[in-house]
Amino acid sequence: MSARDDTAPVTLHLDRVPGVLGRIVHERAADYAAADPALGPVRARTHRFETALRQPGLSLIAEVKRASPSQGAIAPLEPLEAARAYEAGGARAISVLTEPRHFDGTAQALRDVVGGVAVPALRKDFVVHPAMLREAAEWGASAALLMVSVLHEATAEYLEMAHHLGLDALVEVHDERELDIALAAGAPIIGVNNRDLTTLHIDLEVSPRLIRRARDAGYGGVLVAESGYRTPQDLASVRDLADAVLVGSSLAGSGDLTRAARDLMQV
Ligand SMILES: O=P(O)(O)OC[C@@H](O)[C@@H](O)c1c[nH]c2ccccc12
Repeated sequence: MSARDDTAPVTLHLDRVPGVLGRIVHERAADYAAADPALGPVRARTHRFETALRQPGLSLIAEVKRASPSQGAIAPLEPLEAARAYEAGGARAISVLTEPRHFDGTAQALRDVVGGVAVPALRKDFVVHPAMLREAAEWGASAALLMVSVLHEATAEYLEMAHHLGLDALVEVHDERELDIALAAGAPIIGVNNRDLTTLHIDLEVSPRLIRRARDAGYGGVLVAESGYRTPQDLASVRDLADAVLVGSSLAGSGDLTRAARDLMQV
């Protein structure tokens, strides 16, 4: 047992979360309302996800994404088959959606991917309860997504919980204010989402802008550019800035995931 298990879980203020994102996080909070927040014993951190992204050159995190609120159905991917295809195409990590209603994700998808590929897996969900992190660890994920737009000032506490469980965390931001929260929380891995999840609007200028801001502030952690990348040209603005890029829809909907991953990264 550690000090964490004696502490009441921090309260989230989900009523402040607007738009599509607000609806999803309320649903997820209801799903986990009765779940046990205890994390259990401390697990050793392997830093597998972080290490994968720190390899030289721009690392690809390829996402198993069957559907999304912006596009509806994308492709009826079989998760393990898709993850293996991404791995063959050079992906250094796999992101697996586990949100069931809007992204057609499942826990089994993540477990299958963890059991069947050599690269680390990220649990991609709307984490609003400690049990979601405990599950991620139990299912074998190497990392979990934490969204500052949802967690706000609780970000540091959720980061600490992820680390307690041996998980790396991808701490996601979309504007300057959120970036400053992630930096203050000491997040070792920060993702900049080009998509505003409250409106679903994509702006590829967001990642380079916030990544520069983080570097200018002396940030030495891992920086990930997320969402909206379809062509090698799209990646030009982050190629020499970001450590990694997170890509879902354009790969998932391509029909040939290995080729699409190679073509996008130009390898
Ligand atoms: O499909 P795209 O545009 O390549 O984006 C992938 C990924 O960045 C996106 O799925 C994502 C980023 N942050 C999220 C938070 C929740 C759900 C999904 C996401």
